[in-house]
Amino acid sequence: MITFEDVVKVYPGGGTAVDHLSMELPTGKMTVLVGPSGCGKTTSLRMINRMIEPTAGRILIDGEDVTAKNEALLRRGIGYVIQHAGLFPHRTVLDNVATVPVLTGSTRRAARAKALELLERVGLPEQFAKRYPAQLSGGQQQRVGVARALAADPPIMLMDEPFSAVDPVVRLQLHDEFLRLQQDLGKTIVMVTHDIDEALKLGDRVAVLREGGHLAQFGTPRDLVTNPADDFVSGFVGRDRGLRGLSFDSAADLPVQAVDGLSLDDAGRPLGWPSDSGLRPTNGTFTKEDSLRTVTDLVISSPVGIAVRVGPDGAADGLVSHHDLADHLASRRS
Ligand SMILES: Nc1ncnc2c1ncn2[C@@H]1O[C@H](COP(=O)(O)OP(=O)(O)OP(=O)(O)O)[C@@H](O)[C@H]1O
Repeated sequence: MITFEDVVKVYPGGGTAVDHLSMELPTGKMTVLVGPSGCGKTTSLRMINRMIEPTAGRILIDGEDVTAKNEALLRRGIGYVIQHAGLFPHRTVLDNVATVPVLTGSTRRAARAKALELLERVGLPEQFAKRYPAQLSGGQQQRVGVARALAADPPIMLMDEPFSAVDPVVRLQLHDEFLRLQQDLGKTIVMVTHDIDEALKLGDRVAVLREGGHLAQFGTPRDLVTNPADDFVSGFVGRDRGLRGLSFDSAADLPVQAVDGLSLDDAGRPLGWPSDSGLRPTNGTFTKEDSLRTVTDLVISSPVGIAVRVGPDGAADGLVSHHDLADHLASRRS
């Protein structure tokens, strides 16, 4: 666990960047620091690995004050990923990832084998290994940055706007890959972003900071959406809070109607809705594991206003209409 205990940072000649910040970031989870520009996110992040020293207060890792630790040893256990990846431009992708393990005592051969494995894990097959950073897209560079931070196998990773330099489509793809990776690795991650959507999607915990380095709220994404602490947080989380809240509710309890009127293949998988001009697409399907937000989206985008549920084998096993969904949402309120 990383504990912030009444941490203050005042820059010489500047104002208060972080103001009496106290929070506990759980081990093996991802905590996202989010807030408007200048609210102290990066300062808070960099105090964890002592790139910046607090003016007052303490930061503890598993109960031990970071200032009591040897700086080099401390940083060896903390990976650091920054915007634009910060790669060494004159080293190949492979050497970018293998550099730290070599510095910390791995043989060159072992470090390179590990680097190849990590590159594969972040979605970069072997043919990228010999390229130089300038020969990669922004999204590919970010992946190398993540692989490089993972190479030393640090229990903690600090990530400062790691996905902000890539376009929105690639960013969504990187998010999904990152969530899968984190599910396997279970690192303690602290990530900075100013994008609330990114924070709510990736964070197990989210710390919302406001101007002057004040903590406005610390909680799960669901806490922030369903129970914002004040107008600042609700304004920051956005006007579509109701819709966002549906992402946290499972479709498992949603009553469905029998499948009727839908054209199916021999295995019972949906082909489309018959109409005079041929089959109209279902525009996607959902399973019991999906959220009510997904179902709402399907109902809205379906050409017939009906979402199709499928089982694990892909066969259609239920239908949900506008009315069914509205009734279910209304019943949750009572
Ligand atoms: N070295 C410095 N000297 C003086 N003031 C600084 C220094 N670094 C940051 N600040 C100030 O401290 C405050 C917090 O900065 P910080 O970079 O932590 O914010 P941030 O939330 O990460 O911002 P952004 O989203 O724009 O990156 C800002 O007002 C900034 O101007």
